Amino acid sequence: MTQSTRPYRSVLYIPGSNARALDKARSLAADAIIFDLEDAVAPDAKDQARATLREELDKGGYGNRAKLVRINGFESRWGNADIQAFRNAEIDGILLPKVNSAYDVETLAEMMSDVAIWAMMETASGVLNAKEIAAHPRLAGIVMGTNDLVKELGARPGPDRAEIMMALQISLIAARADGVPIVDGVYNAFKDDEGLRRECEQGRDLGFDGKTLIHPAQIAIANEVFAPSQADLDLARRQIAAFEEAEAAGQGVAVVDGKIVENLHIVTAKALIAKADAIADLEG
Ligand SMILES: CC(C)(COP(=O)(O)OP(=O)(O)OC[C@H]1O[C@@H](n2cnc3c(N)ncnc32)[C@H](O)[C@@H]1OP(=O)(O)O)[C@@H](O)C(=O)NCCC(=O)NCCSC(=O)C[C@H](O)C(=O)O
Ligand SMILES: [Mg+2]
Repeated sequence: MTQSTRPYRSVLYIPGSNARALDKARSLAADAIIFDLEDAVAPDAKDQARATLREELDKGGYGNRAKLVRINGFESRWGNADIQAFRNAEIDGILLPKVNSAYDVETLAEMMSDVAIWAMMETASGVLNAKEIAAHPRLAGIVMGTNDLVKELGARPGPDRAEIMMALQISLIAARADGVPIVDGVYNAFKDDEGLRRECEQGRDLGFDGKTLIHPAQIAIANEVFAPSQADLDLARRQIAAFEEAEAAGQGVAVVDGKIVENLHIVTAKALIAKADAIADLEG
């Protein structure tokens, strides 16, 4: 699976210090896993978590889902040791927290020559520099850190996320401008399925590829909401067929369900079908 077609509907955080959860993750249906050494791990547990995580990754068993390791910032006490520990690990990327500028990405790129770099977008400076961060040649994806964003902005979290909407959209536009995947932030109330579904739908409608999650019970909802529905796929196939017919008749526009279909809609329709195929591939 190439990086560009890989699904990121559900991206589950697992604290590197939680051996039971690290094992459980081998049987979970998340599209990607973030093995966390940063905020989910208490300071006293950092060294043990790093060693446990490296051991579990070496054992393998996580299938072909994407595996990212979120390290501590390199200015922290633990960042350097994290980088040394995962230099040659079987992972798909390193997730750098609290990225403020492309300089942070460049610093990590110089320290780790061969690994894809993902950036947490969760500081005010990071959002203001989103374009240059997304454009860094080693940048492979963006993860929204909505808890830290709310904290940094001094905002009060509301049900429609109006307080961070501009930050979400700036980050999303930057990711799309440079063709890297972008995943929405976590929904903290992990027992509230209805609220999670609402927030997943909001993120999907804004254009995010998926949602980061904190509990296994959240996976099925994210997988469902961020996958193309049967109705979406039926429409896409009808649009493609109608457009091919119109083209054969020398026309550049078709009409489906009373709406015009032009070449740009066909690009979207084909991307949707490719996404469904990639999901089937991953699940198969
Ligand atoms: C939130 C939790 C502390 C709840 O844990 P727990 O009380 O153990 O939940 P359950 O008893 O319901 O768990 C049932 C089983 O599932 C396993 N489990 C739980 N969580 C995970 C997980 N994340 N991954 C894999 N497996 C998990 C339990 O071990 C149970 O297994 P079993 O006993 O075998 O049935 C806990 O879910 C948790 O710690 N979640 C992760 C929290 C986290 O990672 N936080 C940091 C990331 S969020 C963030 O920082 C975002 C960003 O930076 C920002 O700024 O917004
Ligand atoms: Mg954070």
